[in-house]
Amino acid sequence: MSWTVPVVRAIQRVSSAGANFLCLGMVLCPRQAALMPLKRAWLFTPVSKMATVKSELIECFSSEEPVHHGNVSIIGTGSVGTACAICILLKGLSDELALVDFDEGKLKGETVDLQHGSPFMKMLNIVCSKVYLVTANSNLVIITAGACQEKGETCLNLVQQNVAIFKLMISSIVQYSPLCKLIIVSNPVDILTYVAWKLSAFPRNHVIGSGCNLDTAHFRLLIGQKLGIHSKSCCGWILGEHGDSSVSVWSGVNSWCPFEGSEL
Ligand SMILES: NC(=O)C1=CN([C@@H]2O[C@H](COP(=O)(O)OP(=O)(O)OC[C@H]3O[C@@H](n4cnc5c(N)ncnc54)[C@H](O)[C@@H]3O)[C@@H](O)[C@H]2O)C=CC1
Ligand SMILES: CC(=O)C(=O)O
Repeated sequence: MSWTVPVVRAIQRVSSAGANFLCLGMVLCPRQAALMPLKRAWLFTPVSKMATVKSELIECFSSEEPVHHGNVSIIGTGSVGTACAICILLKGLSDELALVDFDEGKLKGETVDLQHGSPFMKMLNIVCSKVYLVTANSNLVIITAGACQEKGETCLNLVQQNVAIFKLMISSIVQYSPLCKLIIVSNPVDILTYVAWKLSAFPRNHVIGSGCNLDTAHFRLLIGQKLGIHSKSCCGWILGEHGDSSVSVWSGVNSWCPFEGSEL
């Protein structure tokens, strides 16, 4: 029963954070209704032999050596958050993935979809809640929550709405994972990265914005399409603030042919 591992892991994360587990809003499992609110007695009941065997069977038993990366949380399970989750799961970049969104229906739907992809994933410990407690002891928190641009709107139009969201979000993240690193994706990303740094009071190398990485990827793809080669063989950068004012650095564009080992 695949729900047992996420539930047990969530409890471990939560109890090692010294948090009150009774506050946990939602950890997805078929027995959710029966488990919530969880009784403390349940947490400390010795696990039966049968349960141990079961949880061992739930562990991945493929021949690949597991690589332990720590816990990752994603805030916002919209298009971007879900895409991040899929990449993390496919690459096995986390021991456990926690998802948070204030829209419980969406959160639950996306989590169940991800869990059902578990036969193709390297890791299946996915927990979710609209309460930040579920993110306790994260090593990395990726923030993709917030409003997005409507047609005709610029990134900068989102600033007020998303700063208001960040004020609540960052304090909750810091409360449960005071040593984590943050990756900010929500727009306007460069402003919100600065806001997150200020609100969290984290060291500056703990708060990373996605900046112009996406723009750079678009740029490399388009150059590759023009030249008829793979975008991995094309170097080039988009610099500046992510959004309408970013700049393509044409003087730095070159392409590299990995087979010939030379510049084209
Ligand atoms: N930096 C970059 O390169 C890019 C940034 N973005 C930005 O990423 C953000 C997300 O984009 P999408 O996933 O496409 O949007 P989306 O609308 O699909 O998802 C946003 C999610 O955030 C959730 N949310 C909103 N307020 C919340 C709150 N206070 N607490 C918890 N969850 C909350 C919503 O319920 C929704 O599920 C936007 O700000 C967008 O502009 C999008 C694409 C690229
Ligand atoms: C929305 C946004 O930031 C982008 O697609 O680049």
